[in-house]
Amino acid sequence: MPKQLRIDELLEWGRSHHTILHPSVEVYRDDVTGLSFRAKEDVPPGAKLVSCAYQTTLSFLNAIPYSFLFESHGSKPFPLEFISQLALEDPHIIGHFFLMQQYLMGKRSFWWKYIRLLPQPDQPDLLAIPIWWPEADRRFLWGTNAEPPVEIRRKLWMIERAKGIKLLESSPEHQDWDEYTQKLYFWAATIFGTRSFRASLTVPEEGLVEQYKGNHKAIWECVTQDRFSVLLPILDIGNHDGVNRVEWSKHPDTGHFALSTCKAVEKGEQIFNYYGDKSNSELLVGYGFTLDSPSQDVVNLKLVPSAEAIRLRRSQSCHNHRPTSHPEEEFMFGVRTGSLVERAKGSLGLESLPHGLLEALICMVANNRERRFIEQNPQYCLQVDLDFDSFAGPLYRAFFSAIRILYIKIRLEMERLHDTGEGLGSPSNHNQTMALKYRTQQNSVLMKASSRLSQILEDALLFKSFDAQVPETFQNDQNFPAGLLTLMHAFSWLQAQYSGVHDSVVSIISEDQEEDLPLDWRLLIVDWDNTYWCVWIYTIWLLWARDGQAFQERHPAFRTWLDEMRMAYSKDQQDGAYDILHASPSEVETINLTVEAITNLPQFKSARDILMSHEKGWEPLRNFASFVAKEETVAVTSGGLEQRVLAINKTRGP
Ligand SMILES: C[S@@+](CC[C@H](N)C(=O)[O-])C[C@H]1O[C@@H](n2cnc3c(N)ncnc32)[C@H](O)[C@@H]1O
Repeated sequence: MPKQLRIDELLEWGRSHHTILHPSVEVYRDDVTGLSFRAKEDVPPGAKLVSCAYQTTLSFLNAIPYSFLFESHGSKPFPLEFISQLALEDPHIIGHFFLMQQYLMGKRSFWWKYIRLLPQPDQPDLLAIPIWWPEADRRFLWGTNAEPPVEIRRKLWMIERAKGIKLLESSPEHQDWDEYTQKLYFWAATIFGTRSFRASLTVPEEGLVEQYKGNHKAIWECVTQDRFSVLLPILDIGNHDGVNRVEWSKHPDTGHFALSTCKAVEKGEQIFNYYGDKSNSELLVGYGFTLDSPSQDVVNLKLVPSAEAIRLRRSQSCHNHRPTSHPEEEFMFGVRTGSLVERAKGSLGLESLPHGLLEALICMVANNRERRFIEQNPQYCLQVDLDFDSFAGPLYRAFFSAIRILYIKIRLEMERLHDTGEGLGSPSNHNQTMALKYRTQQNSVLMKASSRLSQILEDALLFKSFDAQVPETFQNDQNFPAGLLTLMHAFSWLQAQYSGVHDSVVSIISEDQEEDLPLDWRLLIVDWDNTYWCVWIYTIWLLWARDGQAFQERHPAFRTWLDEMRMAYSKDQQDGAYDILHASPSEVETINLTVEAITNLPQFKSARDILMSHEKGWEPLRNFASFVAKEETVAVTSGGLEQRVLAINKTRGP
């Protein structure tokens, strides 16, 4: 039978059961979107495109007894055990079995004229979603966000069918249970997955209360919790183009669910439904197509925080996780293309990072000082105004660390995409072409995010001094409040400010390391970055002890950080943090030797006297310096070198 005749018969069947298409709307077959709505005449805003009568809908509700509004239309009832075991927790499985039953009934089914126009179980191309793709096509999705959900779905659907079959096969009236094949279950689940509507949006409470007598409360709970969904024949022909111009409404008085347009539609245009704000990953996995819109390109990143980090994150008031809903989503974040490149002045260009991603990372990397701050300030939320002040906030170090980890994570994702994409060759069909495009889109989201993140780190690394240096790229933004100091820059600063002390310290290092002067920091940082941070911090504190007030006045911005360190770690001091040296065993000798030689320099006579008045001499200060070096540095890779750099904040003072 020609397709158009089948469409006409479907519409006629709908009409005879009060499912009505607007007179200015027609159903046609589009090459790309399949069955579609089109305006035959201009359609005014507010017009009801389709009014779907509840009596033509198909769902779990049709399979349970004692219903008038949602009838079974003469279908053989499923065994009582089958219904009672599945109805409360898994009503959607009953819905899938009911659709299979209608398919198996063929022409005898009330819904036959609807079912025969759906993509059929032997039409994988029309079923479209990747679960139906041949292995060679699915190979094109390896390493992408679309790969895991396809596999999860396959396993879930197999389990669901097995659950239903187990209850069916024990019933003497259902010896035909083996006709409910795995393939047919996948078909029914696909039909529901690609075209059903959530029960809470469609089913009116009035309809149930009357019909289901004593059971209505339990069933209404299934509706409100969306434990099943509903097929709406004819209304489900609407396709999706990512633009919301429609409204859905329940009309219990007339027994209809309506799809209306909010905007006028011109004659000849396709009329779209709206499936929600879905990313291309969701559209591809759930519906078998993607949209050509960068705003739909989202890459999901999953974090795996420790139990302590989860506790910390949950203590923040800006964490809006609802414990019962989708636990796996709590630390899953969608990175978008957004405006990563065209950033507004003063903005960090990170607006397209989803809310909570940086906060969660910060909770994962927080040091003692930062953890205490987060616990004492649960309302503090970095990402509300993600701008230059974020640098100046108390979490500046964790912020840099979070940016660095995010950068690494994104690079790893890119590598995975690249590695899994190797050897794919040219696409040879529609699925492969779409998957390849999707891969490219995912890569482009990751690339934009990674280049912005690396730019932030590079800019932060331009921080060379505590004394009013503004990196070139931040010139227009004034007041660069915090940055990442490399060991080389730290020693250059010492040379510029205290050349005598600098020369003495580097000659001690040069002698110990048997390295010529001037020291090549690119070599030294490979193994000794922590050691020399400890040495540098120790030296700075000696200078402060020696010069007192004059030191603070000479370096007002630097003083902010010195005071902050001293105050922040008084709690750790009480906890014994300065009783030990925080360094690896291989560093101990070098640290001790260098620190002792520096303490004995003639320039530090007055400071030495202060230190030596303490029973443990220079040890507590050495331990403090090693603690700050451990807690306040961040690992970065720049110019091909990985090194620990010191996060410094120069604007917030006590
Ligand atoms: C609710 S049904 C819409 C009716 C469907 N076109 C049909 O032929 O039966 C959803 C399916 O329509 C197709 N579809 C919807 N919007 C599309 C789009 N923008 N591009 C390509 N296919 C689309 C996909 O196959 C999707 O799984």
